[in-house]
Amino acid sequence: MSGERQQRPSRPQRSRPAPRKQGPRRPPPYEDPARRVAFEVLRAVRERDAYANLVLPDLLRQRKLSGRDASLATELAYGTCRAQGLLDEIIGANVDRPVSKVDGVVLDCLRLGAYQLLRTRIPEHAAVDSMVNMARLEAGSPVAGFVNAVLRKVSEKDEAAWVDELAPDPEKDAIGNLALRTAHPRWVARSFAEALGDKGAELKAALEADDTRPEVHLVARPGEISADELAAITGGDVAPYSPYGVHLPAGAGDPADSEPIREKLAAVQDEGSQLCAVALTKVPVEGSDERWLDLCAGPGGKAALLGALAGISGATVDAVEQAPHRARLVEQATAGLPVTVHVGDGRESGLEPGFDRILVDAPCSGLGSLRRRPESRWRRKPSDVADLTKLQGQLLTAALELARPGGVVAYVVCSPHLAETEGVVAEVARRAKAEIVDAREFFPGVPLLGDGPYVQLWPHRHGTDAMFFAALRVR
Ligand SMILES: C[S@@+](CC[C@H](N)C(=O)[O-])C[C@H]1O[C@@H](n2cnc3c(N)ncnc32)[C@H](O)[C@@H]1O
Repeated sequence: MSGERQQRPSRPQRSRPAPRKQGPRRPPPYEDPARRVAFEVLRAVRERDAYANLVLPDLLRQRKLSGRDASLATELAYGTCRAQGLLDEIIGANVDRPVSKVDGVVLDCLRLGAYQLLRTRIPEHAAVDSMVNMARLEAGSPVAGFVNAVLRKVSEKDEAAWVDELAPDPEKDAIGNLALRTAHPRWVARSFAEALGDKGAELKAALEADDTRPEVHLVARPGEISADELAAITGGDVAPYSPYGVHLPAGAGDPADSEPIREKLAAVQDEGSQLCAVALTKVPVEGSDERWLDLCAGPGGKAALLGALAGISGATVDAVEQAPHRARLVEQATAGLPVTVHVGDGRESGLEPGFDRILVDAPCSGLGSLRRRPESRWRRKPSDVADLTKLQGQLLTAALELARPGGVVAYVVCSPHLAETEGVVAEVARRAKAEIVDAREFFPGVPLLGDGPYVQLWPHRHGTDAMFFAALRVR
């Protein structure tokens, strides 16, 4: 145990016996398996920079958790990761040192406890006692006393009261206030506001939608199964906009277990991603329409949808991916489809130019899919965006060089950040003298697409990830 953990800055005022160094051991307190799994997810995210949505399913399988235990573990792990910055503000108001100085394991217990107290209906005694037990098991009795004292203080107010106390004055800093209220870093909230061109009601709706757990969307592989059939088999609903989409109900279990996914007739894919891949195939091109390219293909979600559509229309797809392990995932996702996978840098693919349609689904900050990556909003930094825009511009430039005159290039990012979206497209199109086509008509039936020429989807408007789509035609 570190000396740090033994300090008790906000220890309760009652006296306690000093911890015994030797002697009979206290029987281990009861631990419930759901909270143990959630705790281990938090620890993996903090210590190893792990992705919660990769660690959690493995742990659920290893510990054989299902049903209510699995749901509770998921809610606690993802919810705590998502709300981390908000929870840290509140914890910080109840300890006498910066949160960054609190021992990591102790902080995990405090975050998990604060989340239960503030954002679930778990009774106070269960929330506090479970985390006190966890702290005792992990770090010893003195630390358990500290965790108990801090969580008791956190429990004195509800989330709204803490936010009222800690958030900036909304009159002076509306974005900062909304950011804390919806558990977003301020810079992310500001980037949403800039993309929406709005700092009021719609920003609140956007941030609130981004702070809720998303539905799982499936894509029915064209030519193999219809969305109606897939919905009937999985118990889901046909998606409102994508002709291939199905939305699964909350708590539908692990989609990987469903037969259409095991049989590769369907896959998990956000409806916004489906719409972007389909939109590329709808942009009119004159002349040949046989050679399609996906320049950033891993792990292969859009390549598989494009491959299935290409198979129906008699086209073929080349799919480039720089990371070998992700290229293997593209191969698996597109097996049996007219797709050829290449491992390489899309900026220098060596492929013969003359493509009719090209997708550049560029590496991006992922600010548009924060709902699906619970810890990501607290890990990303504004400086990431600057690094990414350079690569995005280079990939789009390379794509325009690989397309034939009259061919189309779709530039897609899962981010609404203006530097990654309009900034990249306007600059590259100007230099390459490419025509920016109004993309809205390639999203038929999708409402609230603004003034064009770009399409920006939003969770609060469309129930999709915040995908950006631009269509460019090579002159
Ligand atoms: C946003 S993801 C693409 C998602 C994919 N289209 C799908 O739907 O599954 C971007 C991908 O680009 C890859 N990538 C990054 N830099 C690249 C480069 N220079 N050339 C090709 N691929 C690159 C990343 O490894 C990542 O797999």
